[in-house]
Amino acid sequence: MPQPSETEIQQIFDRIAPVYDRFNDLLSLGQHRIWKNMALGWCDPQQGEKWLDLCCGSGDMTALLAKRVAPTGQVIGVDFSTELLAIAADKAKNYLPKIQKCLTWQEGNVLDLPFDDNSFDGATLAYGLRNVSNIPQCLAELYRVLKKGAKASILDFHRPSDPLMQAFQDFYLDRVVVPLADRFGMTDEYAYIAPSLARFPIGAEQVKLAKAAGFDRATHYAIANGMMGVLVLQK
Ligand SMILES: C/C(=C\Cc1cc(O)c2ccccc2c1O)CCC[C@H](C)CCC[C@H](C)CCCC(C)C
Ligand SMILES: C[S@@+](CC[C@H](N)C(=O)[O-])C[C@H]1O[C@@H](n2cnc3c(N)ncnc32)[C@H](O)[C@@H]1O
Repeated sequence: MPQPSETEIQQIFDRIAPVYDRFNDLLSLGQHRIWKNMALGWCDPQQGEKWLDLCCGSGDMTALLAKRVAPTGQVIGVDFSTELLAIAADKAKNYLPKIQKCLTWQEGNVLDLPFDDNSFDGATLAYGLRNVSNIPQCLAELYRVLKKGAKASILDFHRPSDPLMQAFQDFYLDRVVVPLADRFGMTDEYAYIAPSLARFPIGAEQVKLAKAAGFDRATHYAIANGMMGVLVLQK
C-alpha cells in the first residue's frame, strides 16, 4: 500500500474522529493512557512552562501537558484535522478553569509550524510521527521551535524485535482492530495502521534521524513488550 498523501491522511482522521477516543480506549484496554503518561515522565514538563503538542488530535496529550504546567503555563495543540480539533476543544469545556486557560488549539501543519525559532520549553508528539508525510522535516521543525536544552517525547507504535510479539501485534491489528473498525465502516482507515508501521523507522533509525535534525540527545525506549516506543530528545 503506497504512503497516503497529506490530504488523504487528513481525511482519514477527519473520518475516524467520531470513534477515535472510544476505539483507542477499547482496543488498547485503556493502556494508551499509561503509555502517554510514560512519555510525559521522560520529558518532565514543569509548572509555568510553555509546551507544544504536535499532531494533538483529540487532545489527550495536550490535556495531560496542561495539568503539568497549570496554572501559569501554556500548551498549544496543533493538528490539521478540523474534526479531531473540534473534539479536543469540546472535551476541554469539561476541564477545570485553571486547565482550560492554559490550552490553545491551533489548526496547522506540523511540517510548517507558525511559531518563531526557540519558542517552547518542550514538546510532545503522540502517534503523529508515523503519520506525517515527511519525518525529517517534522523533526527539523520540532528542533527549530524548541529552546536550547528543551526536551521532547515522541510516542508511537513500534515493531517488536521478538518474533512472538511481532506475530501477536500482526494478529491483533489484522484480526481484532480491523474487524472492529469494519463494523463501524472504518475498515480502510484502521487497515492503514499496519502498513504505516511496516514503513516506520525502528528505534535506532529514529535516533539517527533525530541526531541528523540537530538534537544533542536522542534515546528510544521500547515499551508495551516492544509494540510501542518513546523517542526522547533534547536540543
Ligand atoms: C492510541 C493508539 C493509537 C492511536 C492511533 C494511531 C494511528 O496512527 C491511527 C491510524 C489510523 C486509525 C487509528 C489510529 C490510532 O487510533 C494506540 C491504541 C490503539 C490501537 C489501535 C490498539 C493497538 C494496540 C497494540 C497493537 C496491541 C495492544 C495489546 C492490548 C493492550 C492487549
Ligand atoms: C493518531 S492521531 C494522534 C492524535 C493524538 N496525538 C493522540 O495521541 O491521540 C495522528 C494525528 O496526526 C495528525 N497529523 C498527521 N499529519 C499531520 C500534519 N502534517 N500536520 C498536522 N497534523 C497532522 C492527524 O490529523 C491526527 O490527528
